[in-house]
This record gives sequence, structure tokens and C-alpha cells, in this order.
Amino acid sequence: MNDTLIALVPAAGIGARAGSADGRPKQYRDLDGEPMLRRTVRALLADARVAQVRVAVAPGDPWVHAALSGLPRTVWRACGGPTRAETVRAALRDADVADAVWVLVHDAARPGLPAEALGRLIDACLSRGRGGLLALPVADTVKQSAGGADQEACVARTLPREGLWLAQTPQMFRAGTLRSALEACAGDPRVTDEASAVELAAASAPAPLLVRGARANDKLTWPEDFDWFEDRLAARRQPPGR
Ligand SMILES: Nc1ccn([C@@H]2O[C@H](COP(=O)(O)OP(=O)(O)OP(=O)(O)O)[C@@H](O)[C@H]2O)c(=O)n1
Ligand SMILES: C[C@](O)(CO)[C@H](O)COP(=O)(O)O
Repeated sequence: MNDTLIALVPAAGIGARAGSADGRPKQYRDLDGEPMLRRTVRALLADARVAQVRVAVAPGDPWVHAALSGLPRTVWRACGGPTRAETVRAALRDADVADAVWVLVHDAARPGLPAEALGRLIDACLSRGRGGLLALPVADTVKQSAGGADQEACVARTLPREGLWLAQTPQMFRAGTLRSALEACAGDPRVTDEASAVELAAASAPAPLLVRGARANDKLTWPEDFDWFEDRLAARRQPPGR
């Protein structure tokens, strides 16, 4: 079977929850002097098995060239859509690769992907011949809210956390599996990641593998997530204290 592997990076969001002081979407925000998107692409390039990284940006995006210029094995296309799923669908169509090629879809908003976690996912999927995703088991007690705004939310019930995992990216599937799943589920609001499309569309396909991700790979969604990430970068620059 074909073990060719490419990465697709949906990067056409506006980062509404993160907010922006200068009008640039969050994937172009500088993190210790380097745009988030460039860090994300470099994290994928760190694994030599990734033959190419294809970045999908919004039509008319004026920032991507400066952010990514000079990176090897990297191309970008202005094929972003109105939702993440639409962007991934368009990027896959644009890539025009054979069904057997493996595709790693990774959020632009996860710049801290460790090489070990990426390697674990690739090893697991290639050795089992099966799609999968990085994820973390839920470590906290889980409450369901009875509704209300953030300030007024109250508990409706406590949910059992056994067997619950939080999905991260990359999510790795063969191009043919992903293409047909995303086409079959087009417009379905339940499709918030690639695995959910595969789960919904291909009842006969093997269930995606859950491969342990990493806290460092958390998505930068809210303003405080950027402080957390920059603190991590700063801590890694410092020699350990006494
Ligand atoms: N129409 C869209 C929406 C999202 N994305 C991408 O999907 C990933 C998901 O991360 P998320 O935090 O949801 O990003 P945004 O949609 O930009 O954030 P928000 O929902 O706060 O606006 C990001 O890399 C984002 O750029 C995309 O390519 N196309
Ligand atoms: C794909 C994802 O990162 C998995 O956790 C996540 O679902 C994307 O977040 P969004 O806010 O739904 O775009």
C-alpha cells in the first residue's frame, strides 16, 4: 500500500474568540517573534515522512506569503471556505491526490505540536493501516451546564468521564476515506473534525484510533491561551532554576 503522507493545514479562520488588536487573524499573531502559522507548519515539517504541507487560507489573504516564505515542502492556496470542514474539503479537492495517500489535517491554531506526538500518530496509523487522531483522556470532573451565560451558568448534572477523550489534531486518514466522508457530510454541523465525518459517513470503516496527544498541542482559542503559550516558550529558553 501507498505510505505517501501529506499535511493539510486549515488556516482560513478569523479567530473571533481570540480577538485581534491589529485586524490580523490569530494564525498570524507573533509568538516570540514568529507567526503562529509558521510555527505550526515547521512542527509538521519536523517529521521527514511528511512529503508536503499544504496550507488553505481565505481568498484574498494578504499575510500568508510573508508568514511562510522560505519554508521547504510548503505550498499555500486561497481555497478557504466558510467553515473549517468546508476549508478542509476544498483543500483536499485542490490537492488532487490518489485515494491511498495519507492525509494529516492539522489546525493552524495548534503551534505547539511536539515531534514525538506527531511521530506517535504516524507510527500508529501506518502500522495498523487505519486512520486516527491525537487526543487526550479527560482528566477533570465533567459538568453539564443547565444553560445561562458564562457569568450565570449553573450545573445541571455531573457526567461520567470514563472513556471520554478530547480531540486534538493532527487527524490522519487516507485521502479517499476523508474525501468521501466530507462529501457525504457536507453541511452537517456535527462535523467539527475529520474523525467525526468518518464516524458519521462510513459506518463500516474501522473506528479511528485514539493516540495520546500532548498538552503542549492545545489549541490557542481564547486570549489567555496566547499568554500560556508564550510563557511556555519563555520557560524553555531559561535554564532550569534552583
Ligand atoms: N472557515 C474556517 C474556520 C476555521 N478554520 C481553521 O480551523 C482551525 C480551527 O481552529 P479555531 O480555533 O476554531 O479557529 P477560528 O475558526 O479561526 O476561531 P474562532 O472560532 O474563534 O473564530 C483554525 O486553524 C482555523 O484557521 C478554517 O480553516 N476555515
Ligand atoms: C478540530 C478540533 O481542533 C478538534 O478539537 C476542533 O474541533 C476545532 O475547533 P472548532 O472551534 O470547532 O473549529
